[in-house]
Amino acid sequence: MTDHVPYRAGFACFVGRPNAGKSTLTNAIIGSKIAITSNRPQTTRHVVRGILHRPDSQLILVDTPGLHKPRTLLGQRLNDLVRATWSETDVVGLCIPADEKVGPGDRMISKEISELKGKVVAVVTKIDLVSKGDLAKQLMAVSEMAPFADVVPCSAMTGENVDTLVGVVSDLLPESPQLYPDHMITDEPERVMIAELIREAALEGVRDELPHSIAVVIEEILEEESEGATRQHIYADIYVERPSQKAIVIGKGGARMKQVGTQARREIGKLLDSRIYLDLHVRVAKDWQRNPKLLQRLGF
Ligand SMILES: Nc1nc2c(ncn2[C@@H]2O[C@H](COP(=O)(O)OP(=O)(O)OP(=O)(O)O)[C@@H](O)[C@H]2O)c(=O)[nH]1
Repeated sequence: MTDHVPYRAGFACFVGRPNAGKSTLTNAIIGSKIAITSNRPQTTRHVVRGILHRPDSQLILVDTPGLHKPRTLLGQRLNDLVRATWSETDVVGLCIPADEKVGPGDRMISKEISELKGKVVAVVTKIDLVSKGDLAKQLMAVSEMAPFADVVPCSAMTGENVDTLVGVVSDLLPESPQLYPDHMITDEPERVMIAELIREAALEGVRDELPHSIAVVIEEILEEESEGATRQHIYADIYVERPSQKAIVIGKGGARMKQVGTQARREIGKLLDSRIYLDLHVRVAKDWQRNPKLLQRLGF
């Protein structure tokens, strides 16, 4: 008899305190811009799945926002969403940055995930930022936190050891038939990805003024023929909470809005591999973060 390698498939997610590098790592693994990264905490709102196909496994990555102290209804819903995602995954990667001391936040998350059915791998992220000596110390400190299935250091920025991490996580997935068709890299509706690209463009440069007050809704996407080529005509609304925020987003004489449109169009064009015509409107929805009806309408 020949050695038979069982096919494995399942769900994995990266958790960890804000800014630990979860989104960047997810992107590095899937190799496409599916989640939003920023150097400010808590920008990942939607649960985005990326699917990594390998000859003997299929790894489905779920990207979650970080848990945080809920101050609004949106905050509470996000935390519920995070816990629901954690409880559905086969492997949870607890991300701990190499350049920051293990702290109470990491221990709190570690304790919470140790109660789930999924296996837990500690991922020491951003190893490009520290010396070998400091990395060794961090690996020791992390290993002492909990009995992890494995502890893997890597850098999503340089790609160092990311393949090893994928191998470790894939080997911990349950034996299972393929769960998604070949070639599919995400089952997130395109609309959500497009909305995120617009939101990211709208936040560019004004995150300090409007950290969590922007939401984007895609109203319509039409495929049009123009000069012999097809293009996607996208109608989207950018929601802010107050008229003063609307002024910030639009900028003097519409200058910022122009930049937002240009950046978003470029990114969406790459995503859809198509010519894009973008119709953006900025609307004020008062206190949308506290209004259940509006939250539902905005997709939360
Ligand atoms: N040098 C270095 N920086 C990294 C690496 N991974 C992520 N970063 C940076 O760390 C910051 C946070 O990364 P994210 O991937 O957005 O972190 P996150 O954990 O998803 O953050 P939240 O969405 O806030 O929970 C960004 O500025 C990244 O560019 C890495 O491997 N090396």
